[in-house]
Amino acid sequence: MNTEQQFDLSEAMENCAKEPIHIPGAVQPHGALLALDHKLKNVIVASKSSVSFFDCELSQIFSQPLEQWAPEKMLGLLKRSFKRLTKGRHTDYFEVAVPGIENTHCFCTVYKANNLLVLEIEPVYVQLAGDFTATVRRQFDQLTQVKSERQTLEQLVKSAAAISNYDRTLVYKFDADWNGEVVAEHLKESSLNSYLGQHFPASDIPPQVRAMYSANAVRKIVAADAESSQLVQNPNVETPLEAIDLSPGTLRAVSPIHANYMQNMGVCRSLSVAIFDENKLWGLLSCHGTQPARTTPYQQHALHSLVLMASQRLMLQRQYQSQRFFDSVEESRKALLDPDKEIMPPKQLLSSQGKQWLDLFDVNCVALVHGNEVSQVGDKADRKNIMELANWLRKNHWVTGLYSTRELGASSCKEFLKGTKFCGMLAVSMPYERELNGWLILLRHEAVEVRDWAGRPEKSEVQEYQGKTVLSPRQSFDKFQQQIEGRSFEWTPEQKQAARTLAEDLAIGASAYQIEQLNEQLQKANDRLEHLIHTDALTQLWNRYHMEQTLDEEIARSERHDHPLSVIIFDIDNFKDINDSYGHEVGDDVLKGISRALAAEMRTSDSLGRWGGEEFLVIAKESTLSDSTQLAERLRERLESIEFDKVGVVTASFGLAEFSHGETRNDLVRNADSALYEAKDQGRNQVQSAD
Ligand SMILES: Nc1nc2c(ncn2[C@@H]2O[C@H](COP(=O)(O)OP(=O)(O)OP(=O)(O)O)[C@@H](O)[C@H]2O)c(=O)[nH]1
Repeated sequence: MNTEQQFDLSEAMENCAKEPIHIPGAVQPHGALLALDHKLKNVIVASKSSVSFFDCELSQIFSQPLEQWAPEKMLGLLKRSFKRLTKGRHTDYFEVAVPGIENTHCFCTVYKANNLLVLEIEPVYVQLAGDFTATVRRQFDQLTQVKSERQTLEQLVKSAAAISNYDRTLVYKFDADWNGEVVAEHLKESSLNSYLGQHFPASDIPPQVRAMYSANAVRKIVAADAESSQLVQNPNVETPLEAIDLSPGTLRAVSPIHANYMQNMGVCRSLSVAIFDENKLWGLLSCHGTQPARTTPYQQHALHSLVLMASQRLMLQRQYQSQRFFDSVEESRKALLDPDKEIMPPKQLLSSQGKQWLDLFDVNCVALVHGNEVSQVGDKADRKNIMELANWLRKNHWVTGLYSTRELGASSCKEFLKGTKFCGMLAVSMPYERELNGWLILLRHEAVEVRDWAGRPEKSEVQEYQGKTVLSPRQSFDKFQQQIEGRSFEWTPEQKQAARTLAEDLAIGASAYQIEQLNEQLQKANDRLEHLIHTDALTQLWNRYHMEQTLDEEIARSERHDHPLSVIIFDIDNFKDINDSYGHEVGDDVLKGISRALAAEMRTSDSLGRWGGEEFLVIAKESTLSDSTQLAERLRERLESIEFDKVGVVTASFGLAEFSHGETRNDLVRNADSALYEAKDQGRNQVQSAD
């Protein structure tokens, strides 16, 4: 397509979108329209077709008050409808006989527009089958039986065919770009063209047509080839009136472009009913007639009710489906933060649940970025690329905390996963501070989509219409296949919401783990501090501070329970000589060696500590003087038995004292100290007791 053609096409699309289809200034000729003043006296606008409905000339319609040429019954019903509309009704309906139409009554639709009361009159003609109500009832019942979305749509087209006299009934579903896909179809005869599975470009139903369905969910075209009946303004009303907005009614004239489109499709009459999901246009029930016939307003209203019911059921089924999805998400959440399980690091959290998420979200890889850590489940991507992607996400999408694309190759982060199979990404941030970058990233492979188009989508042509360039209705509805590559499946709102929830849970889990880690570190630091406070750094025996505390406790216990308690103080003999001869380091080694050897000799209930320098203290709990003498002797002998490297045998002198009531710690230690001096005095390497 060259630039000029491109320009023509965009101009045509713009013009089509602007076509004022709600004010065509004409009605379909099978009906008549009257627009009345609010006193219901004078006709301000009338369709030319009104003449045949009331058996009088337009001049009479315009010049004489309504009551002079309209049936009295119609006037009464009009007044009642007017009251209802004043009370807030959007449209009202009644049935009445009119003089110009014989052998049938007319179905009237009443609404307000342009400050006028608009009356649309349609002859019913067709005699409804006697069992019409029963048929409608049966179809409604069948619609309540179906379980899935597919079944509902299939039943809808079947029921629509049973209630009406159309040859082809189909459901047309819009995609995100307003292209339509025929998702269900019923053909009265197999010889008819089938459109099932085919796609129609968005330009087939331009924006203002879609908007019209919000104003009026039903659109009936009785005969595409019939010439419209023009609306005429009462010549006695001098000020020119604005064109009447015919959106709420059923008689709105057919745009010639659309009539042409229908003819190209082989359709001479149609009825479309909008299907809404909440307030969003979801699709259309579209009924086509290939032969002229009349569809009564009753059938039309029954079809509308049928669609309303099907829409409710579709919404309900979608709700059930999303409920089932969220139930599975909930189960996964419970497992993720199970209070009975131990707290797991982020990596383990992902490996515990990630496999389920692959299925649940229909993805090929789940990646978790937690600071500088990357964990992945499924078809793993390069760690470095994921890290770079997370940094890009932090820079560009931290504020919203969510980024999704079904076409990575066309996204602004395409470079990070280039050359991989991934085409779709849903990333949600973990609610941490920005510094600790956290993202849950779901990745999908490509899902090549094969679309059958009813005619080539890009082959839109233009034509001149009323001095403007407009889209030319397509001549061809031949099947054309298009392959859409480089895309994954679309991310649903439910998946986005669930991913956010799971990312929050992961953040909670990861924080709990961090807190636990910190607590453990704190506990270790505390233990270490406690150890340092009570331990002698060189010998790793209890230090003097600890020994004093223990001795105080034991003295108190001894006082209370009258248990015996003894202490032993021993001091290495001639230790200065060792230091002097071999150096301080060798002296230190001797002190360490002695400590290790003698600590091994102690009962667990006894405490051995370094009292200072080369002096040691033993607290012998529940020991009399004779018990502790034996212990001291054993220690002395053990020491004497050790051959230290370089230094050889080292001895010590021992002083003992037993606690007596009323004594203090100082008294007890002093007594033992005296005995130690005695031992030194007596020639060292011996045990002496205080008297
Ligand atoms: N290597 C080393 N030496 C220490 C330490 N604490 C005290 N000393 C030394 O121990 C020696 C004690 O000497 P003195 O009090 O004269 O006693 P002694 O030589 O053992 O003689 P007696 O106790 O009378 O048998 C001193 O030289 C101190 O410097 C220590 O932690 N490491």
